[in-house]
Amino acid sequence: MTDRLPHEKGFHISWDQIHRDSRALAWRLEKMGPGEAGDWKAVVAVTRGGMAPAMIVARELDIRTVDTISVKSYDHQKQSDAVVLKAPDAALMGDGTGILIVDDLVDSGKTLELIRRIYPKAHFATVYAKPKGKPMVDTYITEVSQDTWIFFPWDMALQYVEPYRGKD
Ligand SMILES: O=P(O)(O)OC[C@H]1O[C@H](OP(=O)(O)OP(=O)(O)O)[C@H](O)[C@@H]1O
Ligand code: HPA
Ligand SMILES: [Mg+2]
Repeated sequence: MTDRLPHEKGFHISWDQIHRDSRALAWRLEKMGPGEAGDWKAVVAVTRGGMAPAMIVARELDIRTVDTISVKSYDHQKQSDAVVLKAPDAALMGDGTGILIVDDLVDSGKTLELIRRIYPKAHFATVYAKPKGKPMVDTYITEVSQDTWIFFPWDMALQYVEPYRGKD
C-alpha cells in the first residue's frame, strides 16, 4: 500500500533517522542471540523495506551472513493469501533458530505472521511498530499509532514548499 488514507497522520523518516533507529535496534539485539556469546547465525531481510535496516544491523553486529525473504500480500483478499515469492536458503534457516529476521516496520502483522509460521524459532525485529502488529515482533525501537503512515526516505524526495505566509 502506498497511498495514505485521509485519517492517517504522516510520520516522515529521514535517512539520518532510520540510520540512528536501526543502530539502536542493533544495540538492543546484541547478546540476545542463542549460544554462549549471544551471537546470531544470520540476518534475514524482509524485502524490500527491511534491506536498509538489515544492512545496518548486520554491520553493527558484524554478521556477514545475510539473506532475504520476499513476501507478497494481497490486500483485497484474506490474510492467508500472503505468499512467499523468494525464500532464504533452507539449510541456513532450519526452523529459524539463531536467525534474526529484520523488517522496517510491522503494521497489521500480516507479513511477519506468515514468516513466523514458516520459521517459528526465529527472532523478529523491526525498527517501527504499530499496535496491531506488535504481537508479531520480538524487538522493536519506536511505536507509532495505528493511524500513522510512516514515510521512509527511499520513498521520498526533497521538494520545494510554499512559504507558510504565502498560503491562502
Ligand atoms: O505488517 P504488515 O501490514 O504486513 O505491513 C508491513 C509490511 O509492509 C511493508 O512492505 P510492503 O509489502 O509494502 O513491501 P516493500 O517492503 O517492498 O515496500 C513494510 O515494509 C512491511 O514489510
Ligand atoms: O506506515 C507504513 N509506511 C510504509 N509502508 C507501510 N506498509 C504498511 N504500513 C506502512
Ligand atoms: Mg516490506
